[in-house]
Amino acid sequence: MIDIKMKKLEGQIDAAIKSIRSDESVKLFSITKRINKKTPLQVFEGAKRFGKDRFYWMNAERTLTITGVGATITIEAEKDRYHQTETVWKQILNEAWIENEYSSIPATGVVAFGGMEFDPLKPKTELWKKFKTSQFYIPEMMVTEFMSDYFFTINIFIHKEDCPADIADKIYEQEKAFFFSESFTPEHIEIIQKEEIEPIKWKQTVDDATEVMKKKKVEKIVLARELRLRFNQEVNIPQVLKKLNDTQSNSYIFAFESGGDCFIGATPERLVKLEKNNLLSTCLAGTAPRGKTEEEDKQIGYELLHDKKNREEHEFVVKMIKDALLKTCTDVEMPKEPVLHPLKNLQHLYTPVTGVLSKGFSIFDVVKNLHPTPALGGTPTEESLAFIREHELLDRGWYGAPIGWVDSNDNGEFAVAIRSGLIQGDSASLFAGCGVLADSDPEMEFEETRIKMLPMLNVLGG
Ligand SMILES: C=C(O[C@@H]1C=C(C(=O)O)C=C[C@H]1O)C(=O)O
Ligand SMILES: [Mg+2]
Repeated sequence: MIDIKMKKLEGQIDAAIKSIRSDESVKLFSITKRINKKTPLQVFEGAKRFGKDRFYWMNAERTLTITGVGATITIEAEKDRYHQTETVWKQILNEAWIENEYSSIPATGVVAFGGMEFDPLKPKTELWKKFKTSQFYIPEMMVTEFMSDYFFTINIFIHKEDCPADIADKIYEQEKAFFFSESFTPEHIEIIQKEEIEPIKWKQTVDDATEVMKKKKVEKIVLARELRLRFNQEVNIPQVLKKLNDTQSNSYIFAFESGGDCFIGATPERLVKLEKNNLLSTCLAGTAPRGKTEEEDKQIGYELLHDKKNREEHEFVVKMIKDALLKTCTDVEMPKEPVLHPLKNLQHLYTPVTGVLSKGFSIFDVVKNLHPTPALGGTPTEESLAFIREHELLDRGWYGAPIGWVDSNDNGEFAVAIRSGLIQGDSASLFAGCGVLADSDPEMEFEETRIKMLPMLNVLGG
């Protein structure tokens, strides 16, 4: 049986090698197969021994999870990052040899997973030194779980002079090593140091922002801050992911490692989902806590739905997203009123948006037009960004920016990387922001950001 499969694989590799033109030296060979149940989380955990950067993604509906290890190709971009990334991505797909019988399943075959900085114009600090302006991995190995079916993809470079049997052996060995599993005993992690970064200055900045807005120059500015933690030992990333999976429903769970640092979180905010040309986006802004009883919870939710300040915060996002989508889509539709989006520690105002992506546009165009929405930047975009750039104490890095994936079959999804933290060995920085309007109260906004940090804080032993 194995022999037959190996022969088939050799044949595929042989055809791929023969297709390498004389002016090319290498070719990306990608092969996907169905496998028995092996959850992406197990794979992520087991892959630690390779010592390579990993990524993890679970969608909010819990229908799709992917994990990748290593990077056969890294796509990095500085200036004009959306366009550059898309150009390189398209070129890779054009030249790759892709064996994928399951191309109707999203996020199988050649997939690029990555993210980017919130604001490339803000000077970078030491904190984010391992993360690029924009960085996507086409992993060496990847597991996709879609509706309880499991798929395994290997991406490998082949050369004109390669022998098909050798490459087939290499793939076979790589797969065997990949699925060799070890079990890990859960570790008890404890916070030994906890530092709010400049809370007084932060509240002052909120005050300053309200002053600017009272003069009518700007209508909304989102301001974020940082909480720094030290632990008794190195943070175990798979354990954090598992706890996020278990506690944060209605959220995307993500992790992206770069040079050993890990950006991780559980965000409720979809930026865009694309299935062929069907597009889905989400307006999420306006926040209240959850109640302690069902009755209290309903009361708080009702008040949130009718609260003038929160409805305004939300409305800025709705208007901007609608305008941005109209540039690339037809049939843009959204309900007139938001609904509640309940999370473990918070509830938000939520308006879904659908549209049909017009020919000639890609998910990268949509992300470019959307980011940053007024849920993370403000209104108007340029003026609010300028204020954040000048006055916010934090280096946001990848916090608040798009994170997600694209596949070779016109599917992709990006979330807004909030409710997140950067883990560096035995320390972490958590981030949270809030929409400031002219009538904002700094103490209340501080409290809102405190609650927004709870999901990450709780899974980190706080
Ligand atoms: C900025 C964050 O969240 C954003 C701000 C919100 C608000 O101010 O009401 C709500 C959801 C998000 O759009 C964050 O969580 O860090
Ligand atoms: Mg708010």
